[in-house]
Amino acid sequence: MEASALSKSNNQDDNHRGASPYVDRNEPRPQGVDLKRIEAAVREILDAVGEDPDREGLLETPARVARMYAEMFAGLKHDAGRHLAKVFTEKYDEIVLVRDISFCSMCEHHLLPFTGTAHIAYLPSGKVVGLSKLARVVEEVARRPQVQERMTETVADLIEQRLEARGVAVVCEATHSCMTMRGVRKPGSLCITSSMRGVFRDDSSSRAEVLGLINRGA
Ligand SMILES: Nc1nc2c(ncn2[C@@H]2O[C@H](COP(=O)(O)OP(=O)(O)OP(=O)(O)O)[C@@H](O)[C@H]2O)c(=O)[nH]1
Ligand SMILES: [Zn+2]
Repeated sequence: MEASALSKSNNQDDNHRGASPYVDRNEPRPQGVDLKRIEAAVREILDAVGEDPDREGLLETPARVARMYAEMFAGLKHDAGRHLAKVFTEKYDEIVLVRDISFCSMCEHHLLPFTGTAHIAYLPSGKVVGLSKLARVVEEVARRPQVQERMTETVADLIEQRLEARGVAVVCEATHSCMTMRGVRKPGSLCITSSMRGVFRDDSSSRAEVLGLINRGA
């Protein structure tokens, strides 16, 4: 997409939605991203590392990188909790777990990706949410610069608050590029974070039950 087309879609959100039946209206859309400033900064970096930003292979690179950042940080200005607004009344009051939700986020220290999977479980209190919405929350929260701990807690907080869940368990497992491709260079290292809320935090047997389900088949 051209830079001008991208900023147009930002400003004309509703028109954009109506334009094509294939547009996913739940997809996080970049808001307020200054593509031209990113382009200028990328040109500067290329120059600073001793490259020639005007050589043929690099001519379009600043614009590509700007679009990439807009996409990777598309969750910044959104309230990811909006995906949990529509709920269904159900008597079901046992664990709901969606495992292996893939995500790609950005480490805020190096601006390199960390990628992995999130597992989300909650104990409903009379209302359940569409399963895909849990994955949409992860997708949107992931698209920000952050640390994995904060991402895990943000997802848990949203589910606890919006669904008034009696318990929430979020476990994320990710590989951090900043640890594998640079610096200490440890390919294969995995970071696991968990956030427990309500019953899963207070009651050890409930926590063991949910962790057993999350780890089953792992
Ligand atoms: N806790 C936490 N640390 C992270 C995350 N992503 C990256 N880091 C770490 O952030 C730290 C930044 O450390 P600094 O010493 O400031 O930066 P650095 O000199 O580039 O560190 P090295 O990666 O050890 O070369 C590193 O230890 C990274 O591994 C994350 O999601 N959570
Ligand atoms: Zn990092």
